[in-house]
Amino acid sequence: MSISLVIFQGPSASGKSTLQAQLKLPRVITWTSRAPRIGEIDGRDYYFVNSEHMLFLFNNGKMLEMTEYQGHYYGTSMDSIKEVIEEAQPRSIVMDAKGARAIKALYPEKVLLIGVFADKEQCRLRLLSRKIPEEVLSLRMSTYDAEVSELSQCDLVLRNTDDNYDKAELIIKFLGEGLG
Ligand SMILES: Nc1ncnc2c1ncn2[C@@H]1O[C@H](COP(=O)(O)OP(=O)(O)OP(=O)(O)O)[C@@H](O)[C@H]1O
Ligand SMILES: Nc1nc2c(ncn2[C@@H]2O[C@H](COP(=O)(O)O)[C@@H](O)[C@H]2O)c(=O)[nH]1
Repeated sequence: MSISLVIFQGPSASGKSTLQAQLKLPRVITWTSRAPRIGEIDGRDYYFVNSEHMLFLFNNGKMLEMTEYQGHYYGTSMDSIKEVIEEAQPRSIVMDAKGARAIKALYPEKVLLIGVFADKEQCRLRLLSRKIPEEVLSLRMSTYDAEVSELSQCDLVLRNTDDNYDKAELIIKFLGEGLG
């Protein structure tokens, strides 16, 4: 079996992007209509476009999957995933449970789905340090329980709690050596 795509899913601030970076595989860049956060760069973190553009891509069959998360669209282009599945070089992607399910259903043998877990209070504190408005923080925390229950669809769940980062990182590095 050869894995082409490693997907990270989990609650907001559980550490998906942090662990993805440690995997050191090229990333699939997805699309969003949300505004960039400070430090985020178009084409590196996401392709940042407006809602109309996202809907245009979706309605013209350019998106393999698209989801609405807290008032913004997020989606993965058809071309980016087709390319990955045909390539020898595996890649990684971060997405929500719905998107992960859709891609895994299409390519069950090619996808490794990694769930990332951290305690609710730890996620809340990590979000606080992003200095986002209170209502954005509350919205993100409001889906925490549902997102944790969706971790059951993953092939592997990493405990990325504050006191367990070293082990989570070690497992990711080990996986990266096997895949890269
Ligand atoms: N094990 C850990 N212990 C403490 N802090 C951590 C740990 N893992 C990640 N963090 C920190 O938590 C914050 C959120 O991490 P990250 O952005 O990777 O989460 P995410 O799941 O990708 O979030 P989102 O889905 O909201 O974009 C970052 O500031 C990161 O440095
Ligand atoms: N189904 C998809 N979900 C995606 C995609 N890109 C990102 N995401 C997920 O959205 C939320 C919010 O992301 P954030 O960057 O605003 O914190 C998070 O769960 C991401 O994993 C995608 O293309 N499709």
